[in-house]
Amino acid sequence: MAKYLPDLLALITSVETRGNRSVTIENIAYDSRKVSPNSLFICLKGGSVDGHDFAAAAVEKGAVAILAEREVDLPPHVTLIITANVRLAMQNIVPYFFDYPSREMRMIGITGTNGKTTTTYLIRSILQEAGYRVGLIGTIQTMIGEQVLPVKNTTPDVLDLQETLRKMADAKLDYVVMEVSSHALSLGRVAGCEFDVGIFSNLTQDHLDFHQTFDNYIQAKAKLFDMLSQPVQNKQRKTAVINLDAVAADIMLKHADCPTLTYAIENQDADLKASQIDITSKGANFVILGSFGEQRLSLKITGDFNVYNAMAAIGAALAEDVPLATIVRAIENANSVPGRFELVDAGQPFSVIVDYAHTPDGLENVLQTARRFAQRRVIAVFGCGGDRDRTKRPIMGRLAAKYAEVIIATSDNPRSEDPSAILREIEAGIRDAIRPDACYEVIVDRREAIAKALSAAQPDDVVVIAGKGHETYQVLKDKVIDFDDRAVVREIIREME
Ligand SMILES: CC(=O)N[C@H]1[C@@H](OP(=O)(O)OP(=O)(O)OC[C@H]2O[C@@H](n3ccc(=O)[nH]c3=O)[C@H](O)[C@@H]2O)O[C@H](CO)[C@@H](O)[C@@H]1O[C@H](C)C(=O)N[C@@H](C)C(=O)N[C@H](CCC(=O)O)C(=O)O
Ligand SMILES: Nc1ncnc2c1ncn2[C@@H]1O[C@H](COP(=O)(O)OP(=O)(O)OP(=O)(O)O)[C@@H](O)[C@H]1O
Ligand SMILES: N[C@H](CCC[C@H](N)C(=O)O)C(=O)O
Ligand SMILES: [Mg+2]
Repeated sequence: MAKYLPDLLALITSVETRGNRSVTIENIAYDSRKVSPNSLFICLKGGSVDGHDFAAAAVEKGAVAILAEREVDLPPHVTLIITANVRLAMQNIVPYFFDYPSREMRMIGITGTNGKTTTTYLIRSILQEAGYRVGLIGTIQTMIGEQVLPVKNTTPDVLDLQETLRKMADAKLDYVVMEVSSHALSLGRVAGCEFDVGIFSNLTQDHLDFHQTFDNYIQAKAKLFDMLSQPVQNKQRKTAVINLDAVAADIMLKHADCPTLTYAIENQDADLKASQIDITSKGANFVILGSFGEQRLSLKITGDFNVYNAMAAIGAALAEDVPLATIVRAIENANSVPGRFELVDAGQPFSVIVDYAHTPDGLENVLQTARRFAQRRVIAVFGCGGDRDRTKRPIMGRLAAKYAEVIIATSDNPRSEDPSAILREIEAGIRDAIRPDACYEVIVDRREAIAKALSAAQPDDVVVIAGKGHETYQVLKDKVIDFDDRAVVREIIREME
């Protein structure tokens, strides 16, 4: 993978160098702790610290060149490269450094507020059933074939992403299925990724702390389809798979200058349509209509939202010419994704569902689905993350009050914020919408809140614990503690016996 520094410099504009340019770069790092001998260290200004302050530490670990936006003190043997925009420079050199791995595999990227993780898992199941070797990148984990690696972000930054894609290409994978978050599209984390299929699942409120306006959020998502539309060498056959019922579907279609395949439940103009939907606690049955005619499907995952996710996955697979019979076999066998409408059965006489709903739309979908098959009350336990879009808090409070009989507002990941202050914002929404026959409580400690819900539950109630899904930790102001909603439920039920 080693590259000659002048070849990297040729990809950067407005560059000024000091020191020896004739060096060979064997590795690139933007974290001083990951520098190895003969590395190029990239100084990034972050949210909490400035990478420029770690240049000396990087040199100590063997960096021979530093890419920065300003002067930094360096020993004479180290080359300094100054450019106006380090992030932009990094987006140009990193995919080149790793020899553009995305060109060696077929790449399926999905963007949208909700449903990305679920859909990537469904697509992976279908492609594996079709005999392909598949890599997956997303919120829960990275999978290189069967090898599982931990992750920090839904979509990793450009260096980690290209490094992972290189490993996948070297492992001779046929496909990569990846979540493309709006942060990634705004920050250029997916620079150098050449996609074959782009999917748009939906767009509802989230991340306004980062994007400021809903319109900016839409424009960020649309970048996936701009990328898909760029003519590139190895990718001749491309498809944009778009949910026609979603807000801003028309905008995504405008940005998609390539063949499209649309899906919908409501919009009759879609290429793939679902009808006769029957939702139960155990799954979803429906008929899908397409150019192939009609096909009856029986999913092991439930909720209208999973019918949408299934259609997105089917659309992507059809675009890749997977036979319908293979698609049906795989999708009917697909189990629920960890922490997505996951039923926790510890022998209790009521249902417990752990779900990752952390947006208004996600919460509404999961509570509405629980409401549809609950024989008695719906008990909702949820919170909202700290250091994230504050405006969603009262909205989620109102939605919980709309669908649940018992609401327990509690902490999600408070991060640097005061948990009680977050809960006050949620409570304002609950108070607005609470029905006379419903009740609510605010309990800061999540374990206590779950215990309260479980002890209040009676036979045939449905307890929905939302927000953290697969997460196995809780981020508090000064520490990260082990916390897994599913394990906590099992422990409490055992203690109750
Ligand atoms: C706000 C944000 O996006 N932050 C991302 C950012 O971290 P940061 O800016 O805080 O970095 P920093 O800690 O200040 O460090 C600055 C620089 O100094 C370097 N450094 C730092 C310490 C040291 O000892 N040596 C050193 O060299 C760091 O490596 C970095 O290059 O760069 C990190 C590395 O790429 C990311 O992991 C981190 O994501 C954090 C964890 C995060 O929570 N991001 C969220 C908002 C996010 O990106 N979410 C999206 C969407 C999720 C979804 O809806 O699905 C996602 O894709 O995950
Ligand atoms: N198609 C969908 N439409 C609306 N809500 C959905 C959809 N699919 C899943 N959900 C809800 O959103 C939650 C998150 O689902 P999933 O993890 O698949 O989405 P995601 O887009 O990957 O989320 P993130 O942005 O956090 O990575 C689920 O737990 C469920 O409550
Ligand atoms: N990708 C989302 C996940 C939110 C999960 C929720 N548990 C929280 O911590 O807010 C985010 O980073 O905003
Ligand atoms: Mg996800």
